[in-house]
Amino acid sequence: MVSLNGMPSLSSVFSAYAAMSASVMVFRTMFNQLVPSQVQAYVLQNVRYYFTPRTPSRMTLIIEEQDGITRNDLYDAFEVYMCTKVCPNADRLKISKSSKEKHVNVKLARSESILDTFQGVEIVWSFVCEKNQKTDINGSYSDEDEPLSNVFVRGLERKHFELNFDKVHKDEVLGTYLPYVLDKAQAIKHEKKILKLHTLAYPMSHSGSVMWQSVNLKHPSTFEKVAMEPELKNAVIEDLDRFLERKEFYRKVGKAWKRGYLLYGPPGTGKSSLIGAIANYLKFDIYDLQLMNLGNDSSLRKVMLATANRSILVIEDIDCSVGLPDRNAVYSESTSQAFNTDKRRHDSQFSLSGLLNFIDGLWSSCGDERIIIFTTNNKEKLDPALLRPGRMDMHIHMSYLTPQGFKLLASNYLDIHDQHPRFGEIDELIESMKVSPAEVAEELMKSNDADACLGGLANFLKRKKMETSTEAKDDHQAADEIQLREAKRPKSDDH
Ligand SMILES: Nc1ncnc2c1ncn2[C@@H]1O[C@H](COP(=O)(O)OP(=O)(O)OP(=O)(O)O)[C@@H](O)[C@H]1O
Ligand SMILES: [Mg+2]
Repeated sequence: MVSLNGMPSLSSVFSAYAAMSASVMVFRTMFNQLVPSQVQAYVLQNVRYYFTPRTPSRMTLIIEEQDGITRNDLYDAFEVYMCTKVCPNADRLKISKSSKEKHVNVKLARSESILDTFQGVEIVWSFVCEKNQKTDINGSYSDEDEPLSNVFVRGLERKHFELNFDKVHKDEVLGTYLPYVLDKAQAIKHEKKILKLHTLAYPMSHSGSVMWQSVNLKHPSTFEKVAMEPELKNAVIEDLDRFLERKEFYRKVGKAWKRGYLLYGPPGTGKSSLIGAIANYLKFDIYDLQLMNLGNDSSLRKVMLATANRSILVIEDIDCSVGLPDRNAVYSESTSQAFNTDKRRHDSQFSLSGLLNFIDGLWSSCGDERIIIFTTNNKEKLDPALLRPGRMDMHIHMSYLTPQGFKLLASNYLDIHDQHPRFGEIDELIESMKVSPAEVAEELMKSNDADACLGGLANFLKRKKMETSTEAKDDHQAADEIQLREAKRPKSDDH
């Protein structure tokens, strides 16, 4: 029944309600009779869950500094990651820097919080620092669950981070956000790493053993600054990248995760500079192994065992460092056998194959991400053991300067990035002679005035060219004279 103004009348509303209640009653009775009680309970539970209005609930993850007596890696990673996240409007920050560090460290002060947003999820970080209740000045201790030693190891403060977020994002935070923070922290640590140069420290007495000593490596060389053929430079960078990515591959094929490079070329062509560039690129420490100063295989073993992973072992001037007596050595001998045999044969001198086998053997069992670099000025003098395929993965020829390399030096040293009127003349001279990058670099450092430097360089190159052609003439003349003398010698001299 409808009233005159179009609104339902009160009696019609009552009768509709009565009809609805009756149908609900019928439905209920049928539901109770037909559906088993366990299914009823399940259905009701789910209906209740979906129709109960809920306020968003929060979840908190606690990341403590210590996990028992060991440090919690997650805490350290979070501390590093947080440096990048400190809010611009934070009221209090903790900053620090040690003499070994290049950067200022920024940290949250006690009880400060910041908000991090990751893929739309808001995560509130708080840094909590509590007085450790369990120790007092007299060392009295009340917690029965925890050994006293742990408390002392932790010190008088307990620190932890609290990560607070909406509970619905639990899976994203645990599954995606935490791994992201760990990766990010790893990358930041890698970026901040201070490289070390390890050299051998010589013992004061005969009985003392040789050991590594290290200094911070501040080699300024980078790939951008090393003048070498661009294709070769790219090939080296690609090779290094591939090497780093191939951990699984090396494991799969059962090879030690290492790579060997032989750098060869005349003096001053950038071999040592390239080593610095590789170390800076990979952020690997350098171990400079001076074999001349290692008397026997046991000291070699000792110093090799004391080298760390993710490092570069460098043996400079390999042709001068080791004896080359074992050209016919049997390479199938076991590592130590070969080494010891050679050792006995050539007291206090290392044979190259022995040394290489020894390093191979050692690194196969306990080395990861190792690079070995040999340098030499005389590749032709090297033992075939070193040159045979598969021994050194890449042979890198560092050659005399080219006009292209000169442009790179001019841009590094003089900030000339385009053309210069002197370039044509200098390019021609460089193309017509053998000059090392080191010689040219020295000329480019002689003045702050670029024009003066380039003028000086052109004169230097002309002088050098003249000197070499005079030397060549003299050599020619001397050779002719010897030939003449030989020709004039009486035949009887031959017997
Ligand atoms: N290819 C290069 N690119 C840029 N600078 C170079 C290059 N080669 C040499 N230099 C400059 O010359 C200096 C000496 O070079 P470096 O010590 O790298 O040569 P090297 O090939 O190791 O010589 P050696 O065979 O005598 O050990 C470097 O400090 C650098 O300033
Ligand atoms: Mg060198």
